[in-house]
Amino acid sequence: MTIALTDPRKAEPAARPAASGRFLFHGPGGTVLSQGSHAPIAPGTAETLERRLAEAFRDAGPGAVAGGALPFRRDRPDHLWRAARAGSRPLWDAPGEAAPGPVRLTSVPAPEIYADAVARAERLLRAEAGLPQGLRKIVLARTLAVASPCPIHEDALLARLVQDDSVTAFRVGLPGAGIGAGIGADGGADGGTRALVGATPELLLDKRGAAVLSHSLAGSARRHRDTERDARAAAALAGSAKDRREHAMVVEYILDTLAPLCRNLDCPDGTRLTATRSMWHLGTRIRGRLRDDTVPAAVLAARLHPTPAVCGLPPADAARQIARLEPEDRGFYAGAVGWCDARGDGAWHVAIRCAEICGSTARLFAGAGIVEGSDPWAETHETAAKFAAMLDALGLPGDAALTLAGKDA
Ligand SMILES: C=C(O[C@@H]1C=C(C(=O)O)C=C[C@H]1O)C(=O)O
Repeated sequence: MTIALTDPRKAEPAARPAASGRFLFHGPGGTVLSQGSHAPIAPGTAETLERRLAEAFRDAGPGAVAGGALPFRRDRPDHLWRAARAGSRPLWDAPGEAAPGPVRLTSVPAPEIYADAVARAERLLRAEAGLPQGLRKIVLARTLAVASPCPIHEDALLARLVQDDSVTAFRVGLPGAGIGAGIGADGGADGGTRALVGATPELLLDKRGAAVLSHSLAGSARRHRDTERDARAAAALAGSAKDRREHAMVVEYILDTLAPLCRNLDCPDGTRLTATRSMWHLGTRIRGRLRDDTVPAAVLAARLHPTPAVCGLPPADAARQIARLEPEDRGFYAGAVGWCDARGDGAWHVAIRCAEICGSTARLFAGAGIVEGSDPWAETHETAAKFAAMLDALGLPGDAALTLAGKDA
């Protein structure tokens, strides 16, 4: 299903070149922009990550920082760089439109096919309910393909994304067509082919010394311009037993995974409503103190990934169902993006509310947690609402995905 959009707000295409650096994060935790000479870290999976990071830092200068992306699938290689230093030069003064129109927007798969996959997942969850190792949750995602007549301007996109100060805006260079193509020794321009750009509200793991923090989200509702309607949506989410169940699975999983690594671990604030500009979520901050504070943040993040916020429970079974029910490969969407320094301190975020940008095309991703009792069209509309932040940042109508998903949204 495709629609063509000509946005009346369309202005001149942004004039400046695309964002430089291999990785960039800007959010409540500060700004980290990779700078200076960059060296690729040999790709691999979580099992070898600690060794590969130690090698990368062995001959590095004092300010070196490693960062990049871990893929959704644990059996796929990561994409990481070691940079000479982290800077904080803001890149978001780029004027102009990120995706000058007219733009074509295609839902892949069509909304009704996604709704059908949700219905199939829900039947499976119902059939397994109560079984000791039965499936309890499956997160299903879909994509929106954006085709613009001009190259998508990443700086202009980031300039819009950073306006929401509740999220961490990010840009991470990805392996392009022909991995390694265009990769020079110096990290000015990025090999140029592909990047993951987004603004995530979800912190997988932050580590400073022995202190760790994870801010997990699950359970969602669309926000509304009308304040009363918005407050009603928030109250309904806070009171929803289905969403609380969906959320509790994520918290339980993170506590279970971190517990053996920590001296103490708790959720001091409990579960609360948390908001981005376009979505309400249930969120829980989990804080702990590590037994071994030398384990790098990236290794801890890889240990946690994929949480039931983006995969399901039990994780391996849910991942198998995702491979069966989703037509598109997730790539680095729903993986993790982040950085860490030579001491292992750093921050890793859940790679959601993002798009893979490649020249004049973008692939936007959004998923929703399916549990027993989930309604297929409600989940389809939830994913449509989750596209709004990226669509808006691209200069497109934020409700375009709701339009594509049908008039009852
Ligand atoms: C999977 C996504 O979001 C995740 C799923 C949520 C849910 O199912 O309620 C909420 C926040 C995220 O953990 C996404 O935005 O693509």
